[in-house]
Amino acid sequence: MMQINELEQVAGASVFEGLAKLGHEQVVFCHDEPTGLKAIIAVHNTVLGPALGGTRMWNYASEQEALKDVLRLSRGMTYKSAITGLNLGGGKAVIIGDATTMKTEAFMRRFGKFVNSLNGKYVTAEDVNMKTRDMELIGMETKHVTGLPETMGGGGDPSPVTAYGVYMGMKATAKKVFGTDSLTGKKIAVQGVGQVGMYLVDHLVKENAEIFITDINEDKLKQLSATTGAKVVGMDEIYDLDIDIYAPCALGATLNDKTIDRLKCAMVAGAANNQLEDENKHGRKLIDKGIAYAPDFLINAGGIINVYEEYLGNYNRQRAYDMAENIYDTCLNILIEAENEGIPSQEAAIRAAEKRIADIGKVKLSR
Ligand SMILES: NC(=O)c1ccc[n+]([C@@H]2O[C@H](COP(=O)([O-])OP(=O)(O)OC[C@H]3O[C@@H](n4cnc5c(N)ncnc54)[C@H](O)[C@@H]3O)[C@@H](O)[C@H]2O)c1
Repeated sequence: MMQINELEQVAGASVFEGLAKLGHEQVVFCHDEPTGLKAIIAVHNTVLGPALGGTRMWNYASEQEALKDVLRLSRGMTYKSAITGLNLGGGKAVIIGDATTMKTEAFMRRFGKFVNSLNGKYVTAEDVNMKTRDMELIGMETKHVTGLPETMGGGGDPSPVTAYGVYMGMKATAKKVFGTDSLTGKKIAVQGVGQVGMYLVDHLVKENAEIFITDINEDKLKQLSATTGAKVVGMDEIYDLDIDIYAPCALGATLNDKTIDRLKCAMVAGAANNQLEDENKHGRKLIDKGIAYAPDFLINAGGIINVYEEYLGNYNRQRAYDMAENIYDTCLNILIEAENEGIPSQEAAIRAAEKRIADIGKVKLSR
């Protein structure tokens, strides 16, 4: 399975440096000539349970870029599950290639066989460019798959639960910043009205917030604006708005040297993964500007909660919502802790996740 030559050729000596730096347990390179499959499965940490995390298919510019992505994303999954109180470790898989032309039944089932070869150490799910149908095909070769359709006992689309968790995190952060968690009258800019952003807007409408939306998809914007009254703004304009809350729900790394100086909001709370381009530097920059930050992996955990429910068996959506509601308390506690210690909230959240892994790791070793 591990293509040693390919590994050396592609990534050179930096592979193990990367693993050591981020603390990965195992990285598996999967290659299958007949189907053209090239995938990397990264198991970051399995102390709390199997490494569960989605498979992303992307036309990466280089194999090095794919490796970097899978290492970073799998580490994020470890922290996300740990801080959410799930008995799951962190993992992720990336498939290199064009999802519109390369996906065939054989391609997906071959990937399923690679997942199966890890005997449940890694459990897969949907991510970018993966659909429930792909999970069904993977499921023909392994039982270590989630994100199956509801008709097959699966949890279906996790986005409504993710949006609910983000909404809970946003309210908790508002409580800390404004002294109330009511979002009524608050000016909130949602960047990206895809699956999660759209459901988030629904919650904000019910609270009578003043909503601003932007997206690259103009049809989506028009439609959502017509049904909700949200005001459409330009993709770059969003960083200069006079608002209370910025909610990144599209891309990562939108909190960076260029944007933070422009932001006029009091807090940031959104669904996107890896919002801080540089966790330490930009976490501190937000503190300096007096902008509160709801840690992304903490408040967007609704998706993994939904998948975890499915993984446990007897999927129940209400239980997933109930668990996502806990994001409110966890987020508020982290923000208070971060302020008391003068550290970025992301750092406090990572520390809490690492502490749970260490504590439960000891319990597991105890007799
Ligand atoms: N879906 C989930 O359950 C889930 C769970 C955890 C985290 N997330 C993260 O939340 C984010 C949104 O997820 P999603 O499932 O809604 O994805 P999606 O693809 O359905 O929506 C993303 C939206 O952002 C828009 N977009 C892309 N580039 C943009 C730009 N430069 N400016 C403005 N809009 C832009 C897209 O057109 C699309 O409408 C992603 O970062 C994802 O990784 C999603």
